[in-house]
Amino acid sequence: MGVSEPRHARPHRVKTGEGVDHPLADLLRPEAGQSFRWTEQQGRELLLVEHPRCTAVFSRQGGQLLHFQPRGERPLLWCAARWPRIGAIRGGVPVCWPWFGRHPMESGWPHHGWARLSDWRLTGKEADATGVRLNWRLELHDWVVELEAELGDEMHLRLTTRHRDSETCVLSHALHAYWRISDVARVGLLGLDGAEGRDLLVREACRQEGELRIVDGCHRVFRRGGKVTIQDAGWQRRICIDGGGNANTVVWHPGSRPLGEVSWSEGLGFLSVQGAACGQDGVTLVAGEEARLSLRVWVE
Ligand SMILES: O=P(O)(O)OC[C@H]1O[C@H](O)[C@H](O)[C@@H](O)[C@@H]1O
Repeated sequence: MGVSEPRHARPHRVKTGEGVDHPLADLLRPEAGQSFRWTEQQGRELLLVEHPRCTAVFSRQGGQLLHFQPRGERPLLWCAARWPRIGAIRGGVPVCWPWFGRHPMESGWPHHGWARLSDWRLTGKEADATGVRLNWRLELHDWVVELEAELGDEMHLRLTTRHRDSETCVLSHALHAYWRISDVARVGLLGLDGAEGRDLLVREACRQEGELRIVDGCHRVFRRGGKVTIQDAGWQRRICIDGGGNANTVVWHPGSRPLGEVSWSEGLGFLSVQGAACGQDGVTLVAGEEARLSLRVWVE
């Protein structure tokens, strides 16, 4: 449903004291009206979304939302500037599927599953006055995975897994979002007070008391979904993340552990808060059943 974009439109870029807010922002022209355009960057096919209410970028690899920026706001998602030639793009909302983390039996299989390494098919795109809706599909063996994205003033992602086999199957999955923040030392995560889970850094059960602050890394899997808020004192904004009925909320930041191809200062600019069903909350699907994950996000 694209319309042609105005010629000579100037790229839009928000700068901060710490540098550029998002490495893909230069590709977009928010004033271009409603359009969907394909382009290529670092060997990946990207779909650029320009709408009066928001701009966004998807990668065909992974069906991965890499950038989302409601009009008048800073970008909501963080993305690494450099991507490996082959492999997962670090940033945006990678879909971890059909397993989260290490495969439970096959040590040589890729971390976080096949979905973020595979090319997805765009099965629908439409725009109206309030925003855009996109549908991505991945078909692998007996599985059909669909990602529906509604983007406007808010962002809503829904992941649905169906399997066409008559056998029962198990999976774990996550919408592994990387949120763009001013500085990981200046944010707090609200809404987890009393939540129980597992701290994977110390390999112990944990229970959150009050606000969660990140001190040299965090890797906790809480056994609940629902709403959490990233309170960003540096940018004076709150990112509200509603994980609805997701089984788990995962909070991750590598702290001082290096992340391949991500510079130290880049790594300070994100916090990963994910909607997931993993570990002991992995999903067992009987024939005909569906598994779902969702994230609804807005800025306050
Ligand atoms: O480096 P990746 O495979 O993209 O994974 C990034 C991170 O994702 C998750 O949150 C995992 O729980 C972490 O263990 C992992 O380091």
